[in-house]
Amino acid sequence: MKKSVGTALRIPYGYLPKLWGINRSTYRPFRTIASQNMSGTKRPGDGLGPKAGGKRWKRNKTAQEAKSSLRSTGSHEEILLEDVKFLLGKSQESGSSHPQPQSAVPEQFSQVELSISMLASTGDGLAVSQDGTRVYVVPFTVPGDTVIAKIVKSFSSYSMTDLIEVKEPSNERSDDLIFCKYFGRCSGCQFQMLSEEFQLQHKKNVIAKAMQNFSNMDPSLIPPIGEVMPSPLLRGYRTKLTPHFDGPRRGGFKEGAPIPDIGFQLKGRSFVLDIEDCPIGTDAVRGGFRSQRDYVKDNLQTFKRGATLLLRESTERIFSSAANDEEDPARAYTEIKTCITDSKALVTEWVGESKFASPAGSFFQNNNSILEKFTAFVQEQLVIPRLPGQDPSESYLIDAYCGSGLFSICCGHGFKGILGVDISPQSIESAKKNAIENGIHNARFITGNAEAIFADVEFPPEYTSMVIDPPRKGCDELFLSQLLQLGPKRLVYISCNVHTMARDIGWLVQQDLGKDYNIDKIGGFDFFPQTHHVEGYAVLSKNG
Ligand SMILES: C[S@@+](CC[C@H](N)C(=O)[O-])C[C@H]1O[C@@H](n2cnc3c(N)ncnc32)[C@H](O)[C@@H]1O
Repeated sequence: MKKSVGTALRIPYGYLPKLWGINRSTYRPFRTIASQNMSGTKRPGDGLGPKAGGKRWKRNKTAQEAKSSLRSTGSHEEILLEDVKFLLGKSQESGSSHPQPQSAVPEQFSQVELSISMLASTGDGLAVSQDGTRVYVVPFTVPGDTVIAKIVKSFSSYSMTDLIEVKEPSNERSDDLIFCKYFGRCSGCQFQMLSEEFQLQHKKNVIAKAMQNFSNMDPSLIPPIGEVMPSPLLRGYRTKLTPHFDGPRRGGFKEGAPIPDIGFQLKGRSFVLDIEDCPIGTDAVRGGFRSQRDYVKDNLQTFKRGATLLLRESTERIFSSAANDEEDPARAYTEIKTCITDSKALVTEWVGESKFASPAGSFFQNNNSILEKFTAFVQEQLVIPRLPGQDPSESYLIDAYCGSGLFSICCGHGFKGILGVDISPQSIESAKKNAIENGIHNARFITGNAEAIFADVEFPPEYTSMVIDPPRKGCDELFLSQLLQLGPKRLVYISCNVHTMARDIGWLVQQDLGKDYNIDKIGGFDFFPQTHHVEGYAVLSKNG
């Protein structure tokens, strides 16, 4: 690993307190971590802005869900606490050799020197007090760093801090990799100072810890975690960004009102950091960002309050006369990419040769560069091995949480019947049209809660594969228990929150009283390079 030049790295972290005047008089406290992300409804990268469209699909808890409300939510706080507990346990066993401060609740805004010993699953560095009873959470650090940090807020067993200075960089830190001038302040990316190799290894470890801490499973039933598959693009990959700005509580923006900060959340705070450009966005999205900033500045008085801006890439393929050139289809078209900002306008995305159209405000995976490889992988996992004499064409696919039909369309060729379900009527509308457009004529899509699928499905379970791709909060127990009753032969669970994935897989395995399911594979894809997020998968097969 390359070591950074110089001993004391002061930029950009060293400017934190100066730039924002964060001191006793101007300090706006943290939202507690608990309130930052307890809903579990956000998507990775939501440090970049609230989800466009809000929580339209929120519904009241069913009695079953209420009963199971003690289940883990996979929230940021829960995930951090697992790592805090682990580190405290470990250091009490071994005793720390580092010169750490004592554990008494540290004074707010005091500065401490810390040796970072672990990278949490939340993406923050962790250091432990000398007596092993307090953990310090330091953003933008890596194990092996010696840093000065400023205490911002303390809880019973840990303190949140701001990074002030890296005094001695870790061998794992390569600050020359940092490509964004907002790194160290923006909450969107935390890992720019880490090599891709380190990020992938860390994400694999995050999946392993999630299975260990959140599945409640006998470790012997958990297979070795597979490598996390890299993203072809490490920056310039996000096809959707949602920067935002705050506004006056009432009365709208008056004439001559100052232009608000427009951007993403300042790391560890609840206010917006002004951002002019975001290099993890695609070129089209970055261009859209610049023009939307100008639009807000020129039209501020038309806004009654703050707003979230939607920036979504749309790709049009212009096919040339060589469109039939099967030897090199890539030469047969050119792509025109634009940025759409109206949530109702249709955007087009291509995944390999499959074309998807959906309203800009609806869900679509936002790292297009990895989708062809990823969907090919999912397709392979869905294949049910056949015994000699069995008809391979007798196979069916259930696409739960299907969105606009990504898996039904990219993985659905060869299935005799496909049934998809999603709670969003707009997504279902898109899925129906997209399936036809891509030559899938045997798919049916229904709008409803995921469990609605079980009332409708008539496929023979022994020939049925099911892909399950829920939102961050994972699946309801009602859905999982009906899934067990149906007993499809092959399950492929996909998730942007590996902690709720671990919880749901653990639940399935424990409730599977006939011990019918084996976990074949667990691993991940790096959908979100430079951030601590990882897309996880688990493949399960039914015996017999
Ligand atoms: C992570 S996205 C996956 C979408 C699709 N599989 C894809 O990859 O494009 C999760 C989807 O679940 C849907 N959803 C959220 N809650 C749901 C529920 N209770 N029942 C069914 N669908 C739900 C959302 O509308 C969204 O389309």
